[in-house]
Amino acid sequence: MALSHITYGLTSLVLLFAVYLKYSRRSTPVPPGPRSWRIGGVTHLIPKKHPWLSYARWSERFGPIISFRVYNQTVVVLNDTKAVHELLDKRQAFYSDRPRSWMLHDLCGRANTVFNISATNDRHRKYRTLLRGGLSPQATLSYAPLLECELADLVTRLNDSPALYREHIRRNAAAIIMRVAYGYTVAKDNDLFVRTAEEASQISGLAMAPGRWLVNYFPLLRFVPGWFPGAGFQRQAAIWRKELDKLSGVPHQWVRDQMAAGIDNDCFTTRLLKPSSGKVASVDEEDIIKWAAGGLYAGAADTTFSALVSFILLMAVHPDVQDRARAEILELTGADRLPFVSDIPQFHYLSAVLKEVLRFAPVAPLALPHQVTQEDEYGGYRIPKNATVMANVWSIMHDETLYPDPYTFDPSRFIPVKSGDSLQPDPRGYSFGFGRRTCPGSHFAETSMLLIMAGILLKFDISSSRPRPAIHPLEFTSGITSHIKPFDINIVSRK
Ligand code: HEM
Repeated sequence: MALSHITYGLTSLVLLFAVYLKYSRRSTPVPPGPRSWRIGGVTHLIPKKHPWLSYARWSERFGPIISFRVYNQTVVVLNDTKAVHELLDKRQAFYSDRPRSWMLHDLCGRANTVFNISATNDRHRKYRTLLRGGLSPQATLSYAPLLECELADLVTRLNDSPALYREHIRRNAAAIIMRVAYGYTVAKDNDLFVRTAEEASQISGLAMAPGRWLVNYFPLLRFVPGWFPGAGFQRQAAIWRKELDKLSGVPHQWVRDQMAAGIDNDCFTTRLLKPSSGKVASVDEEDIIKWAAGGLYAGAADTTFSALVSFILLMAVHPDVQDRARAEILELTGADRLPFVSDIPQFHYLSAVLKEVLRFAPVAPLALPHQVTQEDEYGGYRIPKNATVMANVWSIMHDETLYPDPYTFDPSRFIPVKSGDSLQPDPRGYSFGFGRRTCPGSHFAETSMLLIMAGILLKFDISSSRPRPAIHPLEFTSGITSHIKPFDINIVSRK
């Protein structure tokens, strides 16, 4: 009897303590932010363009970590490096999921893409292993002939029609990644595979557009049948799902057909489908390979295009930087040959130019959203389970405590004058994302961009009548990726 009283007492104590813990955590506030409307949250306050600038302004008022609600979804934006590293890097075990878009992931059947896959799904680990191996420094070196050949093609095109530089850069980015992923050579114009990949990314963008689909915020709506009045989203999703299913199989099937005919080219997909070990991929393994390769175009095309367009425009208004970088390249290669991938480790100044391009004009100003899978606390704030967590990369890159005079384009930030000089933080630690979602293509991206930058500077003079920019002079495009908005420039061949 006495024992049962003690057991009863202890159980009650444990229960009381659990309730205390639960409610004391609840009383910890979420990070501050703008006032929400009861139903829509702050949907009305988030501008369609350049949301990172609004978040930066809000953070001046509320502090480096802000939060707000979009319908029933809590969004936390981290505007400083400390919070970003503490949460997205150090606590990556539970900050590496993706927010679920019920419209795209479920109704359109895209939950398995490299970008969307949940970090708790074993496929995520498998994709990352394949991508890390397939884009490693060693693998990147094996693609050197391909990169050099595409550089020669780009130089020819720029010679023929320099005013079309953006079209040429876009084509070059697509051509490189299609060859790497599938061993496929892009046709001259209007290529089927490129059109296919662009269409898929367009549909994904529409299906994920913030605030557009109520089903993303009220997932029970996904059970409403398509014939029900007002269920237009179900009908739209059915159309997109069919389209996306068709699109994602096209290039993989092409590689399979090439292999069957014995005319396949060495690439990411064939290296995995017929590895040197001779082991044949199972049906499940082949499905993983197909989706991993499918992530390459989506990861590479827009990002490298954006960085290179910003680079060209910045060179046009910074002739001094252009001259110094060119002198470094010329010293190594001379004027008669194009640069090789093997030259890249010697391009110290050019490498600082690339870092400064990535800092000055962040390619992905908000990186990609993460989701936290358990409730957490940081800096006296509660981060609720399933909150969307974003890093404001733009804010970090323009933080004057890290980068003095942040609106000045100055690659020498990253060049030590004498040994032991402390340099400003390497922007690559932020531009390529965080934790278990860090960009697996960062090394490949850097190599291919440095080669193209060197080739362009060696063969062309870039100029503009626009004066060297003062504070806040350049405008940026808005989207998941961003680049400097084009202005009039001249690209002239160096004879
Ligand atoms: C300037 C060039 C590039 C930049 C700035 C960039 C940046 C990023 C960023 C910010 C992310 C999201 C990371 C996160 O969620 O924390 C990402 C993811 C990714 N990137 Fe890149 N990227 C670039 C080039 C490339 C290239 C060339 C490839 C492939 C060859 C690639 C493949 C990927 C893939 C597959 C992911 C998805 C990773 C995942 O969700 O697990 N990227 N990249």
